[in-house]
Amino acid sequence: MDETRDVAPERQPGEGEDRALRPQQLDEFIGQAEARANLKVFIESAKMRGEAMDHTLFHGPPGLGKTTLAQIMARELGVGFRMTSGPVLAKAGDLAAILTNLEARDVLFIDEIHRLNPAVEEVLYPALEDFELDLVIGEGPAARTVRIELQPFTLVGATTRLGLLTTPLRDRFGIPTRLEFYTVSELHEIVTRGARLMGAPAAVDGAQEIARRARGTPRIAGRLLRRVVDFALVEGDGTVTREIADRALTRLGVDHLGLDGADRRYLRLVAENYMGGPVGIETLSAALSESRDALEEVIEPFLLQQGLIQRTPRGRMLAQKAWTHLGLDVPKGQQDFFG
Ligand SMILES: Nc1ncnc2c1ncn2[C@@H]1O[C@H](COP(=O)(O)OP(=O)(O)OP(=O)(O)O)[C@@H](O)[C@H]1O
Ligand SMILES: [Mg+2]
Repeated sequence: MDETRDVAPERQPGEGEDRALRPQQLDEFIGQAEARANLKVFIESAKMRGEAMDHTLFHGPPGLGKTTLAQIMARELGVGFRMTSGPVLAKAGDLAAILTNLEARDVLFIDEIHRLNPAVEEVLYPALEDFELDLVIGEGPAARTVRIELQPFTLVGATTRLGLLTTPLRDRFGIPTRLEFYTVSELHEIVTRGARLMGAPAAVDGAQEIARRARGTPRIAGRLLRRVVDFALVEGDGTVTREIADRALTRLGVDHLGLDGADRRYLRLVAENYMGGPVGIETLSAALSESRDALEEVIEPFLLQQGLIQRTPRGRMLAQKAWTHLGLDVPKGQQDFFG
């Protein structure tokens, strides 16, 4: 994927996640009302019982707040926070080293948990269920298994690809939580709060313009805000107005729906080369030189949520709204489809 996309929801190289902008408490966290309300109850209950909170899985597209919520959970529970990720845990021993160092009720956060090595995942099962580790020590005839008792802990897993999780792993999470794209009004609040923390005055309609074009994603809202503030300082009087925001975002190639060049390239390809589809994901991946994962994880979720494309058993199809957005007429064969 083009690393310089301003609306890429993934964290980009060299981009510090703004610590100052990251909400620290559940009450400061905007949006995800349902998930937040449930977490509040489960956190409170775990504290009353004095037990480790149940294992929790956050899933959903990049940049919606999975890591942020995991950190907030540990803080609200008043316990330690350890962070690692699926691809980093190469051997069973790597996981064992972390697990044996956890203190009672700590939160262990495993990012990209769908990318755990199967050998590591095997070790995780008894750890999650019985807080026990079965480790094989030595090799060959001298090998023996030792059982190690662990402190009770809470695993918080995060994934952008729920479908890639094995069923046994998935079933061990007592609290599976799906994060949704944010509404424009939630993003408006996030942008307003971000501007205040950055000390940049933002007009209501300026914040609104950024919110509308942030692809339902707080990470993108934060990034676009920083770019618009740059333009406001250099080309305006420092205030984030609607006009400055519009000019900056248009210059960055972010259109009125928040789509960028990569999104439009996807839509145009399906429209112009495949008459609007259906077209298979592998074909699209080859034609766009993007990995299938990148298309499925990053580009498509928002296009689907916006009703620009549809997934059918025979492949992807453009919806009426996409033709309109591209300024193209729906081809004759497709008109019946939309009735
Ligand atoms: N509800 C929110 N309010 C304000 N800012 C938020 C909110 N959720 C996320 N953010 C900000 O958005 C950015 C991305 O959040 P986070 O890193 O938690 O996303 P993620 O879901 O873990 O992404 P990834 O899948 O790429 O790991 C952070 O800078 C965070 O401060
Ligand atoms: Mg994350």
